[in-house]
This record gives sequence, C-alpha cells and structure tokens, in this order.
Amino acid sequence: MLKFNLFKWQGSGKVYTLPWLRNRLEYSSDPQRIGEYAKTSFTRSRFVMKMLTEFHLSKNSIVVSEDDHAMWLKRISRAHMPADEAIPLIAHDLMDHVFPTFESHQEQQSFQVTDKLVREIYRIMLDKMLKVNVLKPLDDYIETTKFPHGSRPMVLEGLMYSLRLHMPFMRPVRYFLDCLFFKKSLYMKRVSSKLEQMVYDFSIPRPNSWFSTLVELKESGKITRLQFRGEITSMLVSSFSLASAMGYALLCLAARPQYQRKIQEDPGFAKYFVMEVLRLYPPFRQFGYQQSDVTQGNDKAGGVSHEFMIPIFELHRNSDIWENPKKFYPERFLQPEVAKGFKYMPFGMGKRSCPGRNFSMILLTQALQYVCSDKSPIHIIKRDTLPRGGSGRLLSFAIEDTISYRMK
Ligand code: HEM
Repeated sequence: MLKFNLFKWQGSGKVYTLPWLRNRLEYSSDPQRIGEYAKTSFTRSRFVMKMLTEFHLSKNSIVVSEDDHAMWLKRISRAHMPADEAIPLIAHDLMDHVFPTFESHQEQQSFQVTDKLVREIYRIMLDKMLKVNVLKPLDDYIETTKFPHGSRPMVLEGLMYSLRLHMPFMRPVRYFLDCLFFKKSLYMKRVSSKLEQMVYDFSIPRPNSWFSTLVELKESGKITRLQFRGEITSMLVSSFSLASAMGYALLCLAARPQYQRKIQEDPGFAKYFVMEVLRLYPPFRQFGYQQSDVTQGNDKAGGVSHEFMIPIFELHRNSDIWENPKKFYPERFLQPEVAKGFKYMPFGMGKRSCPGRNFSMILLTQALQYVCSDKSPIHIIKRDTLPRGGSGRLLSFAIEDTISYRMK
C-alpha cells in the first residue's frame, strides 16, 4: 500500500527513512544515544540548514554557513558581546521599557507578549550587540511594526523539503503556497529585509562596534554583501529566540506567583526558574546534526545521509528522564546532576551551539530578579494557567499571549 511504501520505519522506531528519496534521518530523545553521538565528530545537519535557509528569515548569516566561516566569525563576534557586569543594567532597562510605568495604582495594564518583547529586545540587540545609535526613522519603523510569529509547522516544512520545494527553481511554488497559507511568513520576510536596509540607512555605528567591524569585513572582501546583511538579520532572529524565552518566563511567573516571592527572598533561585522555563518551552524545538566529514553534494554517501535529529521538546519532557515532566517545578534543578548527561540542552551542543547562551541566561535571570524585587515598580498580575507550548515548529518564535500588571 502507498502509505507503507512512503514511510519505512527501522529498528526501534527511532530511525526513519524515506526510501523514495534515499534519505535517512535518526530521531532520538534518548540521552544515552545522544551521548554516544556526541562522541563523534558532527556539525549542523544539511537538512536543518536547508530548512533554515529556504524557509526562514536569514539566508546568509552564521547560522546557515559552513563550519569554517561560522567558527571564524563567531570568534570575532565574541569580543562584541556585552560584558557579564553590563548585563544586569541591560535587563533592568529592558524591563522598564517592557512594563512602562503609569500614574494610577489601581488600574491594570496589559500587553501582547510577542509584539512588545520582540520590539524591545530587538532594540537591545541593536544598541548592545550591533552597537549602533538608532535614528528616528528606524526607531519609528520598529515602534509601528508588528512582529508576529510566522513560521510554518515543522511537519509541513519537512514535507516541503522532502518534495524538494527548497530548491531554487521551486521558488515560485513556495511563494504561491506562502501567499495562500502562510501570509505571516511572507510578511516577516518583508519586514526583515526592510529592517536590513533601514539599519544600514538609519543607524550610526559606534567606534569599534560589531556593526563597524562587519562593515570593515565587507569592505575588505572577507565577507560578502549578503553575509553582511545576513548578520544584520541575525539580530532580529536572535531577538525572536530571546523574546520567546522571556515571554514564557514572564507568563510562568504570572501563573506561579509563589515564585515571585521566592525569587524576591532568594534572587539566586531565578536561575533555576529560567532553566525550568527553557526545559518546558525551549525556543528551538528541534535541531539536527550530521557527521562533519559528510560534505556538501556528498551527503548521501553510500545511499544514505546520517542525519541525527534531536526533538528537544520531547527530550525535555521525556518521562524516562524527568520526574513529573509536565510539572513546572524549578526546584528540580537544585540538584546539578539533573541537567547533566545530554538530558537538557536548550542551546544545542557541539561547535555549532548557541553563542548567545551566556548573555541570554544572565539577561533572563536578571530580568526576573528585577521584576520580583522591591526596586521594580510593577506587580505582575496572577493568571490561572501556564502557557501552552506546542511542539509543532522548528523554531518557536515568541508566543501570542497577554500579560497584565499594575503599579505597586
Ligand atoms: C534563550 C535564548 C536563546 C536560545 C534558547 C537559543 C538557542 C539556540 C540553539 C538551540 C541554537 C542551535 C544550536 C545547535 O544547532 O547546536 C542556536 C544557534 C545560534 N544562536 Fe542562539 N539562542 C538564544 C539566544 C541567542 C542570542 C541572544 C543570540 C545573539 C547573540 C544567539 C545567536 C545564535 C547564533 C549566531 C547561532 C548560530 C551558531 C552557529 O551556527 O554556529 N542566540 N541558538
């Protein structure tokens, strides 16, 4: 039957093949198997690269470049990351913008999580990572633009990939499908390309900034014009990941007010709270690797490509590893070994793992500490439910939900 010929399962159900494309993908949320794989020499999988390149915002940034280029550029960019000591102030500033203060102590204010956080975090990324002074036209554009989460469900992107819709000559078909079903994706592509141009036209790079370094690299021919633009879009993409984590963290805080008191009494606990948020709601829901020696054009050596996918959402909720996996329980991280042994990896693993990890962890922790402290002028209003966290997307951009607060 057609159904059985199309999808062939092997072994314990973790190896998945599409015989008609001769592709072989292994899916695993078993820490032991991931640990074995981690001992080999691996890099980002071509499958994930192609999905990111063709179906997401950035076609030419570090994320979708080959190892040599990525390692080289990551090393240069590291010097431009904010110093650890500077991050608390960035976090306080961010929260003051996200929760603007107002006169009345009775009135409740609300905002839409995705829009507000992406906008404010994007401003932080321009100011503190790219290190530019934003001019009014750009600031106005950021202020008036909506930043919805607009990606397609993962299963569909996988299917589109399998049907070769990522190939350049299929661009009209992709465009047609997007026009019909995924207008938000098209809209976000337009916004990101407009932002690339506006950042170039309406911002002033500070001396020795990441932006001026990128301009120098472009002018000396060390990166192409498209790679330069890709790194500008990278700021927007990172803002989405961070806004997703921050949004979930604030919503979890509203749903579990006892932790507001706990963090106030013991600020160090905020770190475990953030870890639990990233366990239950990892912004990247899945990533994939392949052996480093499998080069482009030769990724089907022997008729198969050895791609290893980690569905992080499932790994982080695997009941064989986590006690009461669906329970929001940050205390579980008080025992450090609970996160060890390839059970917990919101920032990926290996040489292509996230360079924004340290910055994100400190920023998230400091933001929560500030919101829960006496210094913060706001009080987050209790909500009844934890946010829902679907597993259907390769990247879960910040979610659409509302948070309410009032002045203390
Ligand atoms: C909580 C927030 C964030 C999470 C959960 C996150 C997670 C991830 C994950 C899972 C990957 C892929 C890792 C892999 O394939 O092994 C990644 C890659 C990456 N992230 Fe993040 N990220 C976050 C914030 C940021 C920020 C703020 C930046 C900006 C500095 C950033 C920059 C990058 C870059 C440039 C890559 C590509 C690295 C490469 O290709 O070698 N991320 N991130």
